[in-house]
Amino acid sequence: MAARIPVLISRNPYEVIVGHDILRRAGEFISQVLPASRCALITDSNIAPLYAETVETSLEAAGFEVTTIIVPPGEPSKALGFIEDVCDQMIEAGLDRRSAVIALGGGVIGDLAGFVASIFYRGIPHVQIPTTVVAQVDSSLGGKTGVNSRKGKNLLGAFHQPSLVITDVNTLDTLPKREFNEGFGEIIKHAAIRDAAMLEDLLAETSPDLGELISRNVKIKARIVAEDEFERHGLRALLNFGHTIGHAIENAAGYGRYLHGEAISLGLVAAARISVKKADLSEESAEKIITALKAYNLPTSLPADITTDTLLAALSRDKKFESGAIRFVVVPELGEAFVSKDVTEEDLREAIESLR
Ligand SMILES: NC(=O)c1ccc[n+]([C@@H]2O[C@H](COP(=O)([O-])OP(=O)(O)OC[C@H]3O[C@@H](n4cnc5c(N)ncnc54)[C@H](O)[C@@H]3O)[C@@H](O)[C@H]2O)c1
Ligand SMILES: O=C(O)C(=O)C[C@@H](O)[C@H](O)[C@H](O)COP(=O)(O)O
Ligand SMILES: [Zn+2]
Repeated sequence: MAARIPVLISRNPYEVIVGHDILRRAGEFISQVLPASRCALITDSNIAPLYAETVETSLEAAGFEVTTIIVPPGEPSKALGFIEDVCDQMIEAGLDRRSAVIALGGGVIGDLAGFVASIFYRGIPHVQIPTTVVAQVDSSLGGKTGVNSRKGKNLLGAFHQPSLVITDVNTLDTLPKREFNEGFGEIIKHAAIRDAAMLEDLLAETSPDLGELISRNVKIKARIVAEDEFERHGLRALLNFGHTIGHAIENAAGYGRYLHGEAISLGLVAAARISVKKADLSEESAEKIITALKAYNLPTSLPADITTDTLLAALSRDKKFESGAIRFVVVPELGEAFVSKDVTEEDLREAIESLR
């Protein structure tokens, strides 16, 4: 049985369908929310040989005419040049304003394809079919789409909600261990800001039920996004816990050296320590976050070649800076979070140094 989790955005609510072996039903599900039309199935060259044919066959059976577009795998593909290439291929294939985009892949494909959908002929609908833990628990819902700039992570993009998310847990069977583990960076983030019991569960069990874990995380994110779709009221910003320093690491290390969840792991360690200093988080609670990250083999220390000064320079381009002041997410106790304006450059420097 598939679970259907609503994302109750006021203008256009949609569902996240989470189930086992549901990829072959993609066409059926999509035809319930979008008219059969031309569509671009955007994926990467690792995922295409594994899953593209199943989705193509299912879409065609539901009356869609499919053009499959394949980009190279990995973070470097989240760049403006690839957006233009993909759009050119869609124009050449004759897609029009009634067409749709289907994103089949991890967060890189989801963010890139979602952004393509947001700008193609000034915006067409899209559906997310996430195939990594990161994408299934986080990036496929919420409508943040975009690419990296040389200057900083995710600096170019648009809010563009999907019409549907189809999450087939079985696609995780082919995910390499490193890519599987990185997803727990985002899960541990969700636990730290909203679900202390989930952190205890993660610390207690080594092989959690994936379907249940994914649904639990989707519900956490869906509630936040429904209340603060455009990150205007401070609530959605909490999903950025660990991301200020994490994003700076991705940029300073060179996109792709760290997987997103790995960089977020480092950011979470630093943010947990800043929370101890600035928000009275207990040392014991901070240690729980760090222990959970280590249990999934996520990095908790930084190599010397990524210097503190380079990181602080990258950090100054974070989207959460307002009028030159950093807004930094801290956790006062597990399961709760708030945005602090009291975190200084010295606090950031000290937390980065603590990662050495
Ligand atoms: N929009 C959001 O709200 C949001 C949230 C979290 C992360 N993100 C973004 O997501 C990106 C990271 O996503 P990711 O971690 O999924 O990385 P990714 O998309 O690069 O996927 C990781 C690797 O796994 C491969 N892969 C994907 N699915 C597979 C499968 N089922 N079997 C075998 N191989 C598979 C990919 O080809 C890639 O090599 C970052 O750019 C991050 O900024 C966005
Ligand atoms: O959906 C959100 O909001 C998030 O912050 C989720 C994050 O895990 C994700 O990495 C997001 O892309 C970061 O957002 P950004 O606005 O800092 O780029
Ligand atoms: Zn993230």
